[in-house]
Amino acid sequence: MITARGLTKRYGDTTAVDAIDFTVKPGSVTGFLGPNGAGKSTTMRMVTGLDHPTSGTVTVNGRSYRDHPAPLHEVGCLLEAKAIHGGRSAYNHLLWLAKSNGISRGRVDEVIGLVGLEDVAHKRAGAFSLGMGQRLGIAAALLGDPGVLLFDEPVNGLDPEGIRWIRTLIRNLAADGRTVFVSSHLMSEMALTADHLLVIGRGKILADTNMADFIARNSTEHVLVRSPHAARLTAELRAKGWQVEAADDNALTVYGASMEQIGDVAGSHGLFLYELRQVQASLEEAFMRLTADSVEFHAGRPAEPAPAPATAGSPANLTTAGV
Ligand SMILES: Nc1ncnc2c1ncn2[C@@H]1O[C@H](COP(=O)(O)OP(=O)(O)OP(=O)(O)O)[C@@H](O)[C@H]1O
Repeated sequence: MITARGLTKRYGDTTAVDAIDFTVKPGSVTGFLGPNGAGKSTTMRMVTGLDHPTSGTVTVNGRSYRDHPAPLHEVGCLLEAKAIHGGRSAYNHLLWLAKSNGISRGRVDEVIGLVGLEDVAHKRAGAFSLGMGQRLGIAAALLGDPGVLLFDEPVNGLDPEGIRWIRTLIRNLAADGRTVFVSSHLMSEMALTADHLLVIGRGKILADTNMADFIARNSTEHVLVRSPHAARLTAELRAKGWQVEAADDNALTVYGASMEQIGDVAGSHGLFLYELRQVQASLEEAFMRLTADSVEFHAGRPAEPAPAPATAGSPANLTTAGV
């Protein structure tokens, strides 16, 4: 279990992490999301004792990282891939870590097997590919068989096989009852990996909720309709008070109405439909809506259809912090 209370980190005038409270529980994967510069890495560094909070506390199983007599048995972390001595072999790197933490040589062989590095264990780690470097970093994190694991951007730069391997490993670690805290910018990956989400923006917690609730609360579901009578159908749907946007190929995006309601309107005016489909919101869409005000830099982007206007109580207005 990881517990933060009033956790704050300032660098000069910059408040990287601003008095946040959260708990990361065992038995599930908690995804840590936020735009660039939101404070994710700073938070993770404070959890693992690499940075001191300016104020507040963060503990792992009730104690701060530095107060654990054998921290590798408590917390494993993959914070920066390839932060190792490049001239050493993978085996010697792990053996050195094991020896300095009272861990047996047998466990080194075990973790090398777990991450699939047997064939290259005696090669120079400096010559490792990104994927092999990630596997070595994970082997080091698992060395002390810790109950709490932190992964900062674990799939960055990996190929699909490597991504799938890490996803399965992370899910299995949580299924074993461990506390697993993972940051990633890859929304599609996070949607497949995390059960719970912690979203941070400009150093503050914007949401602390399970995946399904997060998507439901922070996105607008809509219906896609395609009809050869798109213009007439648009007029009839708008007359009902629903918002309609035209898309390509006689397609319309309709907000505020169900598929049945749209089908009924079309039928009652004798308008043919070629397609009628509920569009599920994605984690990416939900994340973009929630963090729109928190991003540091906005790049110029191609014109997109405007999102549905936010009305009182609409999902765009909801903040799920503390749920
Ligand atoms: N050592 C440091 N000195 C000064 N400012 C820092 C330092 N580390 C982080 N910051 C600032 O603190 C803020 C949070 O940075 P942090 O790296 O924690 O964000 P992040 O969410 O991990 O971002 P990214 O997704 O880009 O990695 C940023 O404004 C960053 O510039």
